[in-house]
Amino acid sequence: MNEAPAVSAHRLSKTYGSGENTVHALREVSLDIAHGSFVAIMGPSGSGKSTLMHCLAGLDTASAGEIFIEGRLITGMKDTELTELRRRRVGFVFQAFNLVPTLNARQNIELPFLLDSKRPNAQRLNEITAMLGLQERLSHKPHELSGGQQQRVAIARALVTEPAVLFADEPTGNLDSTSGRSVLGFLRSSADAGQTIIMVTHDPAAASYADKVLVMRDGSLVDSIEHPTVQSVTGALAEVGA
Ligand SMILES: Nc1ncnc2c1ncn2[C@@H]1O[C@H](COP(=O)(O)OP(=O)(O)OP(=O)(O)O)[C@@H](O)[C@H]1O
Repeated sequence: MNEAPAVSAHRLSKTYGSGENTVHALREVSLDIAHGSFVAIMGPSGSGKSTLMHCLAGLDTASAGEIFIEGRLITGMKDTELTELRRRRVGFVFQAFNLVPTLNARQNIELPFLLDSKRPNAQRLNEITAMLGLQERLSHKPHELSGGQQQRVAIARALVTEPAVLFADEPTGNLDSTSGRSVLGFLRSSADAGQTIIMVTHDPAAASYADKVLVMRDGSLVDSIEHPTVQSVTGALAEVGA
């Protein structure tokens, strides 16, 4: 059993630009996210949520500080090693869907397995596509799907691989409330089964599915809410002007 947290950051900073135009997107952020926990990151627009997620997931480089995934230091890791770690241990649901236009929905969902010459667990794939209402759309190419359906394909692709750590940026942002609730319920049960989930959201109802909410303001973590409820999250967001 790996005793290290699933994800850690130590005094993580990220600046964009230079001189008068410098933007401090992250200011010495430190955090530990335990294995099997479901954490929501919230805060006003521009507070650094997406930047934090991209850095933690190894998709963007920090200006200073350290990041560990399952105890392995990823800041300064060689590209090939980082790519390997991401492919084997980490999943993403991000706003840019990155579906392959020439593959149909099923092939897009199965793509991570094809890259590893493995077969997906058929039962899990059926369960996930049913939950997301995609069963009738599996033979469709991305251009034959609506924006919301494309997002659901991207979610299915990330969930079917059962990554140890899943990063999700507004995963329910474009979903109707019923599919949104099923996705959140699924993320909740995945965390209960040991997966680590880190999600950015603006929605207090979505955040109430998490074990903990981290609140950002102006590049810093300013609050942490255990066992969040819609009410406690709404109150904390009002405090930071979100
Ligand atoms: N590529 C970039 N170049 C310059 N500044 C950037 C860049 N990306 C982000 N920023 C700035 O960094 C800050 C944090 O942005 P970030 O996207 O992380 O915020 P956010 O909390 O995710 O916002 P939102 O809720 O609106 O998505 C903002 O001031 C933003 O303008």
